[in-house]
Amino acid sequence: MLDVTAKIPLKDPDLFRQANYIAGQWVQAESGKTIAVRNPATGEVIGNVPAMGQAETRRAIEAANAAWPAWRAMLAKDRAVVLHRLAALMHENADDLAAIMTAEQGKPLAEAKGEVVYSASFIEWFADEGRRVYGETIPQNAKGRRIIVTKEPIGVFAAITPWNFPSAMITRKAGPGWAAGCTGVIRPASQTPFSALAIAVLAERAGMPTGVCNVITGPSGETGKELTANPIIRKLSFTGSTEVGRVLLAQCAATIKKTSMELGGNAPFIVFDDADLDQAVLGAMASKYRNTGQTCVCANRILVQDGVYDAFAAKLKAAVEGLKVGPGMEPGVTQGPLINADAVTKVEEHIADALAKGATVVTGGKRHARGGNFFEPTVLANVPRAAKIFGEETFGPVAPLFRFKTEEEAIRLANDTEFGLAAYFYARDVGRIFRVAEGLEYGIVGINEGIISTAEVPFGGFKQSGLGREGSHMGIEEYLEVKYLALGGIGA
Ligand SMILES: NC(=O)c1ccc[n+]([C@@H]2O[C@H](COP(=O)([O-])OP(=O)(O)OC[C@H]3O[C@@H](n4cnc5c(N)ncnc54)[C@H](O)[C@@H]3O)[C@@H](O)[C@H]2O)c1
Ligand SMILES: O=C[C@H](O)CS(=O)(=O)O
Repeated sequence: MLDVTAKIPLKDPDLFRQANYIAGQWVQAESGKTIAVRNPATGEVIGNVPAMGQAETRRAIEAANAAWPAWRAMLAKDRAVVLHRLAALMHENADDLAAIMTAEQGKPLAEAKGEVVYSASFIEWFADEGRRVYGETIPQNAKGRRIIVTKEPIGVFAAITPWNFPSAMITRKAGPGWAAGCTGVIRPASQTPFSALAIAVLAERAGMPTGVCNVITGPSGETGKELTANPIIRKLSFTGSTEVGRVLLAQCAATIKKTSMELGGNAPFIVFDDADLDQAVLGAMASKYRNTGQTCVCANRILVQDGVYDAFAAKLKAAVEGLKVGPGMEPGVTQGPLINADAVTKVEEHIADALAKGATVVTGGKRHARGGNFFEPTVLANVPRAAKIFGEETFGPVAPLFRFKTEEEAIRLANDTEFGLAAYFYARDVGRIFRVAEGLEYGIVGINEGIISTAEVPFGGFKQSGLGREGSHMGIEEYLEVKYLALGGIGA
């Protein structure tokens, strides 16, 4: 065990757990094996987590199943009390939760704190949505009959989450699951397990009954196989790449699980001639460079209309050159490191490919002088449609500018991808705003807005960006079964 106090300054070091939480116990893997977790800013190991296998995953599932009857039998308002206590504890411990997140994920401390608040907002929102799981009555189709529709918790859920938002991607799943009366097993990414384990510590302190929340870490193959094959799991909620989502969907087919898939994106960010350019630059900065470009809804392709192309490029260059790259713990830093060396290589490859096909560097374009996983915030101009960056998610701090002439061309280019998560555009003309909004094949459209995520809205994608919605009143439906009661013998 590493002494965390030497690595991460925490007011409450007990929040940092190098163990898993199963059936209310903090445990190690039967094999004794562990996975080292590194700080992406320094490469140093900040701690180790158990490398659980199939047997321990099964134990976690069985613990959740054992806890289910009592949790579902609780009144929704009593579950809400526990969930609001959890959210309050997240707020009280936000400084520590943010420090843990920055240490394992790399994002600047202020952004990490923002994510903790955002993460708690899903618990708060769904605590109350759980009290509004309404059924319906349907006018009788025959004399003497009544038709009633109710909704029930689906059962035990599994949540498999990525490293880019180590806290919020968990609560966006577990929040509605717990509020609906389900119990679950959470399996966070191996790069960022400590934020998830800290949530389990707080859930325990909030009085969540044993077995309602289980958190396991371990190789994705072994844990994933059990979570997708075990018939006790009735719902899998996954956030991650489209490639892995496809594999998990296939694995879930054997036991016909309900699934939610929050997958990859390739967001277009369109700037029309009539846009407010200063606002468009602010929106592009927020959308593109948040989390160093490692966000599923990050602008991946910036499409700029001919008439404002040069002016927009100049303004964006100036804004990007104002970003400060460095370790997330350092004051004033706005761009942390990429998650690992592979991510840096991918960004480099996308830039090299674009340059080889005729693009030019406006600013940045290479590894940062700080070394390691740091990369210069980059803007590329004159990027051709044939560049890899047009078709693939870069997941890094690169803004490639593409030129277009007409509204039709912009919509066609924007939709020319198998992804359909988020899109953004800046325009003033009302007719254009409606035409473009309706023409975009995306689940989320930011219009004169670069930041679109909040607990109140339905978050999810069209096409190969996923299935289902998280957040809003729709998010809880993913954890419910619908039951129709045909009641006869009434008389009238
Ligand atoms: N749509 C959304 O809401 C959303 C949100 C965040 C991230 N993402 C996407 O996630 C990707 C980046 O995250 P990532 O690199 O962690 O994605 P990833 O698909 O590689 O991994 C996601 C999670 O799945 C696990 N995993 C990988 N293979 C598995 C398997 N065979 N069985 C079970 N689990 C497995 C990983 O360990 C991780 O916990 C990007 O494509 C991004 O767009 C989407
Ligand atoms: O990475 C994608 C996320 O969904 C992050 S956020 O919800 O937009 O903050």
